[in-house]
Amino acid sequence: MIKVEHLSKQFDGVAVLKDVTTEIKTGEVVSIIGPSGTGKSTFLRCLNLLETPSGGSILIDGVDILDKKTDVAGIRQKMNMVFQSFNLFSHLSVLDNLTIGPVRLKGTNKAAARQKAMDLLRLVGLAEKAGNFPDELSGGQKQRVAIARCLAMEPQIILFDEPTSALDPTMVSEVLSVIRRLAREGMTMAIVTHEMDFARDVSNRVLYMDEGIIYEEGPPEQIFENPQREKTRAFIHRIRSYSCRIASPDYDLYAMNAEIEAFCEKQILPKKTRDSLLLLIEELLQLYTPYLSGITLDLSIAYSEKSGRLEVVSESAGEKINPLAGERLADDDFSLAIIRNLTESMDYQWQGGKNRLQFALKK
Ligand SMILES: Nc1ncnc2c1ncn2[C@@H]1O[C@H](COP(=O)(O)OP(=O)(O)OP(=O)(O)O)[C@@H](O)[C@H]1O
Repeated sequence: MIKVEHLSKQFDGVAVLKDVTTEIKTGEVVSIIGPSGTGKSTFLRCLNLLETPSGGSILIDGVDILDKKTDVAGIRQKMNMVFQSFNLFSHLSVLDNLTIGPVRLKGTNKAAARQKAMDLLRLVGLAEKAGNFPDELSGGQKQRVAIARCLAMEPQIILFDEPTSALDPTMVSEVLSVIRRLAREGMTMAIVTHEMDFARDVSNRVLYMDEGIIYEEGPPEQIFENPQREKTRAFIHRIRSYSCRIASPDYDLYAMNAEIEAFCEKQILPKKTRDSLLLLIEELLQLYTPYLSGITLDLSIAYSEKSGRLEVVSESAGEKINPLAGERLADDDFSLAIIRNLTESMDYQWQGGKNRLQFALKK
């Protein structure tokens, strides 16, 4: 139905969409997820020409809508959009909000438009509010009216731009339930959302966007349970990380510890976890002491908000060194015993010319 090829968009010379290629088929529900500011809304707004793309093509049923002769109003009817901020006409009643489009833009007669509007208000559970004005409704009710108004134009696809972001948490589920119902009824939809559980169970396909490209796409089981690429994994598992480089034996241990403490505080980690982490790093560096004059050590800490897992990874290039098993290690090394006690797993690998040691802290 929609084929997007090499789509790009720049604002004042800054590339927000770099090279987006994808397809949305009839009946599909596609969720678009990713970190803030990566171009998700811009992508959606380009699809129905609220933004003019800088390059690439958008084909709808084989017709290139970037062609100058395109009927833009017609495109927006076909691909109607539901906005974060509802965009209802505040001076019109709920019913009139639903009929104005079909009457003015599609030439539907008033009685038929009212009939249809009432059916749609029933569908979203708001027939009772037909005579009210938008200001008399809650946020969740306004958004359900906005969805009904969108449906009144009989679009072939609905584009949802963060439909629940402006709502109180208590009102999110009433809006998501309506969207779920539309999905069950076979409506084609593209949904930019930060509601991960919703994206997982409503979509046929998920696009993970990062820095202006579709970094990974796949069925929800892949993206949410088994993401294939690193940034997707970090996003899905809400991994927060800290890293530093130790380039000589005279590194500033106090500054590094202070940064690690600040990182732990930001992640609201319990004091016990923070102390274990600091001890693990201290003992690890103790094992590395004999080597530090000849190597550069990259140390990183990754904390998954979702699973609560805390990992420490150290990497060094150059000669093959495993301080957990090196010749310079005494059999009963005290540091190694402490590290074993603090961790639930430790693993050494020699990968691409690099030594990589990975530890998972006990919970
Ligand atoms: N009209 C505009 N003029 C200039 N810059 C813009 C415009 N619209 C968006 N941007 C910039 O483009 C970038 C991407 O914005 P966009 O809203 O598409 O991101 P997003 O992934 O939807 O983010 P969020 O999840 O926070 O809504 C941002 O840096 C934003 O400031």
